[in-house]
Amino acid sequence: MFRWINTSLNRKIGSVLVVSLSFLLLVIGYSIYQVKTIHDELKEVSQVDIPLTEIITQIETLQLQQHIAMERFRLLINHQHKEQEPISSLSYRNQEIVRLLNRATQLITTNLQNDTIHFKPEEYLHILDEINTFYKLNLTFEKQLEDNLEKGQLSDETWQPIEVMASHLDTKILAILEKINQLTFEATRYTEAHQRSFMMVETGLGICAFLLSSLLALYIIHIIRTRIHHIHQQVEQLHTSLELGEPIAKPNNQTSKPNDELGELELDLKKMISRLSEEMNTRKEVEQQLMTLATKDKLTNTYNRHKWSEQIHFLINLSEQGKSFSLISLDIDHFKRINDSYGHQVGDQVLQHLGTLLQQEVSKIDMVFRMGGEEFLILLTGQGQKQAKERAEHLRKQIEHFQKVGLPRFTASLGVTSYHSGETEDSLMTRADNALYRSKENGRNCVTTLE
Ligand SMILES: Nc1nc2c(ncn2[C@@H]2O[C@H](COP(=O)(O)OP(=O)(O)OP(=O)(O)O)[C@@H](O)[C@H]2O)c(=O)[nH]1
Repeated sequence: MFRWINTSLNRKIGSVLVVSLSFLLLVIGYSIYQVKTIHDELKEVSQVDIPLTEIITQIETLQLQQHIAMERFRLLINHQHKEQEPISSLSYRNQEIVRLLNRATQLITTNLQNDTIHFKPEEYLHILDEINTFYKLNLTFEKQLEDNLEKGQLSDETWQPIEVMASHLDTKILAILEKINQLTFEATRYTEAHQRSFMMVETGLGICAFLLSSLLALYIIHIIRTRIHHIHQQVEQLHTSLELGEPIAKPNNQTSKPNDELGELELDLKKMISRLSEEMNTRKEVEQQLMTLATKDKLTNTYNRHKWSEQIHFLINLSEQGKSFSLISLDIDHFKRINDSYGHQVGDQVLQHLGTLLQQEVSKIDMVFRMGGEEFLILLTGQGQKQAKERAEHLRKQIEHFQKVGLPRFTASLGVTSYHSGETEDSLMTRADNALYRSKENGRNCVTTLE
């Protein structure tokens, strides 16, 4: 069953058609067989029972006519009338009876030989025996009648045995007729019962075929709908991720071999989503790299001048809503000497380590910028002058005590100021520069605060 579910759609539909057609052929085959059986039974009735009944009825009629003729003949003789050719008239009817008896015998024998009689053939053999017996009895009767007529023995005494024999023959032919009627009646009832059961089985098979085909069709529709829904969900998910700009999850099972057209479609979709996911991720990485390149200083990994311009405008705008911020200006003392004494490369390493140190020592929301050379700016968001001064003093000490193998010790001078509501960037920068300048003037390695 599961293997069948996994086969291709064409094969699934083909299988349903094959099953339905097989069922239909079975029903048609069974119907043909049943119709043939009923036809054979009706043929038997029309070819054997009805003609036989007709023959026997004719015999019975002839016999009756024979008896009437006999009585009439006897009556006329007793009244001294002369009957015209009495014997030939009786013998003509007798020949007719014999002919009909032969026809009946031939009818039964031929049909038994041709295997036309299926319903109780042994009963027909029995009827054949009865006809034979009747035939013999009739011969004896006719002979005796002829003898009596020829000899003119028409007295009651001589006539009585003939009448007894005639009555016996009557009973015999009636019994045969009744037997045939009985058989015809039974055969008809048997055929009727056959027809009824045929109709019932036929209807049952038809309903079964219809239900089976419908169930299979519904089952296939259900499978197809479920899988299309699954594909639709994946497309929806992709659409939502693209709309929200969220990362696209890579689908699983991309290597499993598809079993049908829908499976192929699903696999193609998964591959497409996977490629899209990779492209989106690469794009995000490139965007990230571009963003870093645009906003960060390559040597120290602190923010650059470009980012400074963006951020200072943002904070000035934010301060209009009552958010304060402070600025620390920092410059390495006698950096030229470090370059000159240890080389430019060591000078670069000093700058790198200072950048790392500053970023470690400020809080997450504060930002460190390298404005050029050995000069740094630190933006302290939401902090006033007092906190900024403490932070600057802390940084100064950390720099003073910073040691690294292969690097010279160095110090830095710092200037601290806070943003005054409504002032420009230039005015803030000038104050920060002035504070730094004063620290340099005051002997370096110190912090100056300007209100
Ligand atoms: N290694 C290195 N040196 C740089 C870089 N940028 C600027 N400099 C050097 O930094 C030095 C700055 O020197 P000055 O402006 O004279 O200041 P200073 O020597 O630090 O003296 P004060 O600031 O007065 O204490 C110059 O010699 C520049 O060449 C850089 O990216 N790497």
